[in-house]
Amino acid sequence: MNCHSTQSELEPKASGYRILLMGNPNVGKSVIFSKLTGVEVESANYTGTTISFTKGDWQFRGKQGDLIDVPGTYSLDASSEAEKVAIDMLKQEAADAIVVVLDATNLERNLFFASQIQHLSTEILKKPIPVIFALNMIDVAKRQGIDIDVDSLQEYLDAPVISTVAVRNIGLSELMEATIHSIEENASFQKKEWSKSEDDRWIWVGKVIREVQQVEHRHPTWLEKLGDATMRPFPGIPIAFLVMSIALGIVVGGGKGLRGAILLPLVHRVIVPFLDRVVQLFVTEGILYNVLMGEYGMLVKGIEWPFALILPYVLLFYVVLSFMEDSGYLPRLGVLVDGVFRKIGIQGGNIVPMIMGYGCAIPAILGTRAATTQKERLMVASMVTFTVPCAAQTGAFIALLGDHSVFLLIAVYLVSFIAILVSGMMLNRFIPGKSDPMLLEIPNLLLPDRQTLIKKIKLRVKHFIVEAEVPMVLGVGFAALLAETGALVQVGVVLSPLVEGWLGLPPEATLGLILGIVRRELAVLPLLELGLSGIQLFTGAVVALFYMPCLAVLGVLVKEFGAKIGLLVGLGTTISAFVLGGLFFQIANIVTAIIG
Ligand SMILES: Nc1nc2c(ncn2[C@@H]2O[C@H](COP(=O)(O)OP(=O)(O)OP(=O)(O)O)[C@@H](O)[C@H]2O)c(=O)[nH]1
Ligand SMILES: [Mg+2]
Repeated sequence: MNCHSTQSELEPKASGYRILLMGNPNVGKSVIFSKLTGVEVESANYTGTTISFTKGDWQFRGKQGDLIDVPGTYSLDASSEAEKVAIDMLKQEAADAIVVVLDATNLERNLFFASQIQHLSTEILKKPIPVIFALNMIDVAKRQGIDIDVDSLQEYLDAPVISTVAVRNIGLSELMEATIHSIEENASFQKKEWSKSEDDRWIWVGKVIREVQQVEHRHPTWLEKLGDATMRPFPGIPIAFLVMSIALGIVVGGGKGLRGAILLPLVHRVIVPFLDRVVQLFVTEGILYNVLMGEYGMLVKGIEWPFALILPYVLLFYVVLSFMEDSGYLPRLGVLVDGVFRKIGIQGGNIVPMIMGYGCAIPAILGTRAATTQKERLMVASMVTFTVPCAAQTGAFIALLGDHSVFLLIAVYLVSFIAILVSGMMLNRFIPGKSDPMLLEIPNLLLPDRQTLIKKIKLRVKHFIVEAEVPMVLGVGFAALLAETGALVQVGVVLSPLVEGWLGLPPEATLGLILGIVRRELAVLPLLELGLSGIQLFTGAVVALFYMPCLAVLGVLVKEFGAKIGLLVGLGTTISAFVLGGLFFQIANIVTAIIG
């Protein structure tokens, strides 16, 4: 059994040895955790991927226990939510050993944390806990010409040091062996004294680095050169445009191809006829048959929309996002946009949760825990909920607008982008508190490991299928029921001043507003086959862009920030949707009247 929790209260361990996995951010803890427990957790090449702890079970050569993936921390003084979780873990003294993961390409900073842990584990905790070090990413270190004398490091750290390449499973058996050995030898546990003072610690770090590390001076590799280039305005900004264009091409072009060439024919020619034959064995007409197999039937649109229209874009979006994450490109984008972001009161590093929001708002909102102030967390979470379309919405927009005109599609994203800036500036004024400078750590630019990448994409698509596709199928079923029983017409009459009068949409669009409560992208899909004009399409898209966040997103907002904030954000976005959509329609109407 494994659990993913947002609290830092640990349940007592069942049996075996409990091991804490700790270290600086972005050193490979989550990859090690996944390899040792088989539990899939998010890992990415930027800091702050793991924001709460995850527990998983390990088994190794007849021994067993649990392993806890702790969020990365720079030090042991709690300055962000994630760091507090890590410190809590330690203080609970429930572990039998601590495995500290060190990044071999960044040894100096990692050693500072190592000495803090050693100090704590031997002098502060009532019962000293053995500490084992994994010197990870030695493949990258080697490429950078960094050579580390492991034996000597072992002496300085007064604990076993095992070299590892986590993504390739190198050294992990040795790591487990050393850990179990240390736990079982704990009886004769005697360690040297570790200094309390921060200054002493830095002096010690300096000395160790001089003794154990040799850096061969050599020409930078092409990846290092590229890594630096991406952060300078020139050629960084052109590169960013190129990257974004390629990303868009893959998602939009690839998704359209996948949809048109494979998925739509599959749904229309194979799946739906097959389901129809099965259903016809039981019912052949009446409300039940129509709810299942009618034009908007649960087994017709309920299959076509989520699987043939949305899934291809979600899949390709995650391919692109995962690649950008694991290559370490995202934080570099953060450096480029830092200037613009600072003007609206947030740090460039927050670009990472914002971009994650283009996948799904939930991980993005959770990702804001890495932000150092509550104000900034709230700002980023609200902006993501309000303005950033998720991958499923993108799929729906492409389906709605892409065939009509690419310009409409681009215009919707432009509106979203402007809304990000404007809402950022407004939130910055109205939310009390301040935003602190955030340490934006730039990871090495890496060629992502293929296996890790594939696993991650699979995990995300699986999540999407479970969490989004099922509600979508059910939502369509519910809508079909409303339509078949005539209830929809009645709701339509009530909402007619809003839908027809203010927004200029046909009464059928009411269905989108009802379905959109469950999932935001469903607000778009009912508009697909209504034969709308360009202006109506765009109005519908603007309403859907800002419409009520998905129920699951609201749930996360409430959990993270409380009911009041959740309600405020939900209401704010819904009202903006109607105001902005209606304004657009009314103005466009007047303009066309004047021109034509
Ligand atoms: N080349 C190489 N890449 C690695 C190695 N270990 C991890 N990575 C990559 O490094 C990045 C960071 O790994 P994570 O496991 O997310 O790091 P973490 O320590 O859990 O990070 P936080 O959760 O942010 O504290 C990912 O992109 C991994 O694929 C390694 O030994 N070699
Ligand atoms: Mg992690």
